[in-house]
Amino acid sequence: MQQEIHQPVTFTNIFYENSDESADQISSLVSFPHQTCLPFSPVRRTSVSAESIIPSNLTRYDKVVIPKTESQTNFIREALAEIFLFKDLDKDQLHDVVAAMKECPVTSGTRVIKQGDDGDYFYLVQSGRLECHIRKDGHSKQVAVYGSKSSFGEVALMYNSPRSATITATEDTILFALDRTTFRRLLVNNMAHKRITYETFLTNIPFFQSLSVGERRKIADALEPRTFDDQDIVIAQGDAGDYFYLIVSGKAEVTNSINKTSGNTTLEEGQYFGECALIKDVPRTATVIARGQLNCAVLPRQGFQRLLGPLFDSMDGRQQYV
Ligand SMILES: Nc1ncnc2c1ncn2[C@@H]1O[C@@H]2COP(=O)(O)O[C@H]2[C@H]1O
Repeated sequence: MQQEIHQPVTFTNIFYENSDESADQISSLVSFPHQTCLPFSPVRRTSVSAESIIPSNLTRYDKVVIPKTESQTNFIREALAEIFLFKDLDKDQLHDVVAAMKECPVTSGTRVIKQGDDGDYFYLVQSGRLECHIRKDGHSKQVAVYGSKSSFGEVALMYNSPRSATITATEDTILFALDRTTFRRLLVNNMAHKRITYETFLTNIPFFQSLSVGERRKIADALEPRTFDDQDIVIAQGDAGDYFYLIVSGKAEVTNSINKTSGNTTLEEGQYFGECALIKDVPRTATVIARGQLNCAVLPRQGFQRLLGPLFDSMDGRQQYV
């Protein structure tokens, strides 16, 4: 019996394999193929042949909003938090994903996805059981079993490829389905959009201007968004250092309870903090608190050391706060 999986390995592998691709390759992810009707479809669609989403027209779309109960919303939020695919989405984007998900009950025996078809929905399992089979050289092999909080159907939507497997409910099952357009707008374009947004952002910060385009691109790909509300403690003095922070918008106040003579410092858009503990491998040397809503781009410790460590070493500690 296969183990239940929450995140198909396939996407994770493809995502990382593609993580070094050029901007041209990334933008090739954002055109649509033609699509035919499928045996199972939560809201039958006609055609996607006219669809074209590129970063420049991201603002022209109708948001899909499907009413749901509080417990459905909570379930989807909790499930998405465990799925790698959604980890780079900010609060607003996650809100849009949750709003667009549609509940789809299917009876045991329903074929939800057929290998070779075009993709129209991404699925999250609320309850029930499904089996995933891949047919190759005339033989069908079971490769996965999905249960509550599992997800599937992302590959065809991400890469405009045919469905890579057949997925059939083996119990009465409740799914949440996310339509292709919303999926691509929020997830695929997010990859291209994220790179462009962060590359532009980095180019405008003097500190990063000495880097090559390629170096800035690698940093842009590794950055992750983090949003903090007013008064949130972003970094607590004494904690272990895990992230480097760049302020995309908003303000943060740095306080050092040991060295009070240095007073508080307010950091703004384009400034950074959190580098000291990562460079010196020491606990956080100050506390950083959000003043109003604070949007940051963060680099995890490993990425920071690989991509920015040498740069900071050569700067001899120009800005050392936390
Ligand atoms: N080897 C596998 N292990 C787990 N899930 C898979 C495997 N191959 C395909 N899938 C899932 O099955 C889905 C079939 O539709 P997609 O190709 O859109 O996305 C696919 C993945 O979500």
